[in-house]
Amino acid sequence: MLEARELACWRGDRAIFAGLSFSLEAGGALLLLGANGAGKSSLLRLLAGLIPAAEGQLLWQSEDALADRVAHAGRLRYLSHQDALKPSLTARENLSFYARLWGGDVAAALGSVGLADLAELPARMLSSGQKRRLALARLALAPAPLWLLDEPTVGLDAASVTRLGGLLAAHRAAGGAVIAATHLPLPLPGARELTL
Ligand SMILES: Nc1ncnc2c1ncn2[C@@H]1O[C@H](COP(=O)(O)OP(=O)(O)OP(=O)(O)O)[C@@H](O)[C@H]1O
Repeated sequence: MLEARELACWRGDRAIFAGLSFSLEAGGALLLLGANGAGKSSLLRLLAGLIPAAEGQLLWQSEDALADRVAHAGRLRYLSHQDALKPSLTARENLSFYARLWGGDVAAALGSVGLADLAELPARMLSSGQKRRLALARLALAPAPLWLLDEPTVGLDAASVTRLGGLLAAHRAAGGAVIAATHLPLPLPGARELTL
C-alpha cells in the first residue's frame, strides 16, 4: 500500500534522518519510536505531504504518492499532536467542519469517543483529554485508507485508550493502515516498530 524508499528529511539547516525505508501493507501498523527530537513528527508531516523530503521517494500502490497532493490528502487522516479545534465552536460544530469535508455521522463519531453528552459544549471548556478525544473523533467520521497519528493517546484515560483501540482495530480489519508516533503503549497488536 505505502512504501518509503531512502527518505531523508532536513529541518532548517539540520539533517534529521536519512536512508529511511519501510513498507506498509493493507491492515498493517507501524509504530514510530525514538527520543524527543528524533524526527517522528517530522516523518509524519513528510508522509502527509506537509513538508518535502530532501531525498527519497514515497510510493502509494507503486506510484509516486505525492505527485498529486490533493489525491494524497484525500487518502489520509493526519492527526498532529495539536488537537486543531476552534475553541469557540462546540464539540459538535468542530466535528461538523470535518464532516463537511469528508462526510460521516457527527453524532455517531462523538459517541464513539464518549463525547455524546458534551456535544454542545464549546471546545474551550473541554478538558485536555476530552479535547484529544474530540480530535480523535475525526477518525470515526468517514473511512480513509491511511491514518497518521502523532501521540494519539497523550492525555487519554484508560477507557479512552480502549475506545481508540476499537477504532484502530476496525480500521485495520477494513484494510486500513496506521502509522503512529508514540512514547506510550498503544493498542496496535502486531504493529512493526521503527526507531528513529
Ligand atoms: N520548523 C522547524 N524548523 C527547524 N527545525 C525544526 C522544525 N520543526 C522541528 N525541527 C527540529 O526537528 C527535529 C525533529 O523534531 P520532531 O518534532 O520531528 O521530533 P519528534 O521525534 O517528534 O520529537 P518528540 O518526541 O519530542 O515529539 C528537532 O530537533 C526539532 O527541533
